[in-house]
Amino acid sequence: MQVNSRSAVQMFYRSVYNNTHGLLKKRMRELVPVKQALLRDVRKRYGAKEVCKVTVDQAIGGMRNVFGLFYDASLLDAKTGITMRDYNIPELQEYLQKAENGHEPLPEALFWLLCTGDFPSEQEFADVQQEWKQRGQLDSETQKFILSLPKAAHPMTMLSQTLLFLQKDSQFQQVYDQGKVSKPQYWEYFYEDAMDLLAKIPRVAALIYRHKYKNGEIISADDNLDWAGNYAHMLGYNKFEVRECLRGYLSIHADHEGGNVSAHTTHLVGSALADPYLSYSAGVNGLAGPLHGLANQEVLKWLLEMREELGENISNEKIQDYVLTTIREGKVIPGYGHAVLRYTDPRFIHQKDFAARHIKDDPLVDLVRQCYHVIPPVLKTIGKIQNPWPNVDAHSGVLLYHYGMREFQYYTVVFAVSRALGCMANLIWSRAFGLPIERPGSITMRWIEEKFGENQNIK
Ligand SMILES: CC(=O)SCCNC(=O)CCNC(=O)[C@H](O)C(C)(C)COP(=O)(O)OP(=O)(O)OC[C@H]1O[C@@H](n2cnc3c(N)ncnc32)[C@H](O)[C@@H]1OP(=O)(O)O
Ligand SMILES: O=C([O-])CC(=O)C(=O)O
Repeated sequence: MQVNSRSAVQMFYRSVYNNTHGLLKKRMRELVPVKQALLRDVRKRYGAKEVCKVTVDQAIGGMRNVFGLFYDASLLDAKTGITMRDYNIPELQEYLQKAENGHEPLPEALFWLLCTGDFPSEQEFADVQQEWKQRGQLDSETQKFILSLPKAAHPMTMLSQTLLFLQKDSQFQQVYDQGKVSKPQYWEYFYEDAMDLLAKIPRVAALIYRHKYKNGEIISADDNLDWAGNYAHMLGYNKFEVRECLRGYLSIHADHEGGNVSAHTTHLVGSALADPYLSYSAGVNGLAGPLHGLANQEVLKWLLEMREELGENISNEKIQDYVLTTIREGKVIPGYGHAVLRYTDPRFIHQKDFAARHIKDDPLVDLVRQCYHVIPPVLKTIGKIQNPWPNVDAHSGVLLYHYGMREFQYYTVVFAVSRALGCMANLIWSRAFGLPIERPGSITMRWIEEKFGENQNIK
């Protein structure tokens, strides 16, 4: 073999690897032409049907209930919550592979499901797990990059920056730059990048944690562990229960249909043929907003502040007053409300049940449970809030806090490791379906006046 650059060596090993492993890629190669034909047929039969009308209110109001995206891996129902490939959270928990003696679903299995629509066999599951172990090593340049990031930076900023740093390894970017790829092959290179990104992201995320909070004392991966268990280990948390917590956490946060900020951003940026690293870095930036994924750190902050002000054993009345004061101050109650959901988020229930099974006598966990009973009736009295019920962020942080991760600025990074699963599955399929660049129209105030106003010539 003649090789004259490191990336050529990487390409060589990848091609060898792909011939000997890669059951998921093999399955995708079977599925892609079938699903492409299905989508062509759907377009032929229903392409001209109207999905929904759009009002001026919706255009100004963040496009609620505007169904203008095609995203095949998951669907959100306002009442019953998320289904991934048609399976709800309890079903995913029941049917996906689990660790020995574990009850929580394993994200490797979920990724197979998100990509293919089928539950993996034991062999298929093991193959994805093995592939991520092999692809997951961080080279010394990447480690050095992370360890050189300013510690004052928010961990989500560090994650986004590291994804951009890793973009140098994008196979899609390389072959596109060299003019060596045509449209039908795009998905294959997106797939390679997506698999590399998923393999590496827990290691990147763990190193960010160790750098920012633990003096850069790195914990090497333990390749006997599964993807989520290994993440817990590299973070420095080794109890079986913590591994279980992360297995469930990383599975239930993976996908929430296409319109949420992180998935939509990733999809949008990818539609310009920006590779998976660029696209997901953008998605991570959206997830870092306090109305989206960052709400989980905000919940912990809010609960701890409430406890500091009101002490332990807070009465329901005091919580009610605290909620109203927060709202009077012009702030939101983090972890409550949702743009689509109109009942309690099933992901919240999943975590509440996990806590009931595993955690006894933790006053903060009890406080989360108490808030679940006290806050919704108060929010209902506000009137304008469409959904007074808790979303996933109302519970997730307190689990990590219970297990000793007190650095709540980090919590959204855990969310981001999970959300990569859904975003990557969607990016691969978007390229496989040959979806075009996303470019909705926008309107101005004058446009609205001229179209609907009485004075058509208004300036
Ligand atoms: C993983 C996730 O991303 S889940 C969401 C995580 N985010 C949070 O938990 C933050 C708190 N919640 C919120 O800010 C909102 O409920 C959102 C951002 C999730 C949804 O926003 P919207 O779809 O605009 O909600 P909705 O239509 O109910 O908003 C109507 C009004 O109620 C307010 N409202 C909604 N939820 C809350 C809340 N939890 N606390 C106080 N006010 C709220 C809105 O700010 C809005 O006020 P405005 O008209 O003065 O601007
Ligand atoms: O669906 C949304 O808008 C927000 C959310 O819960 C998620 O992305 O998980």
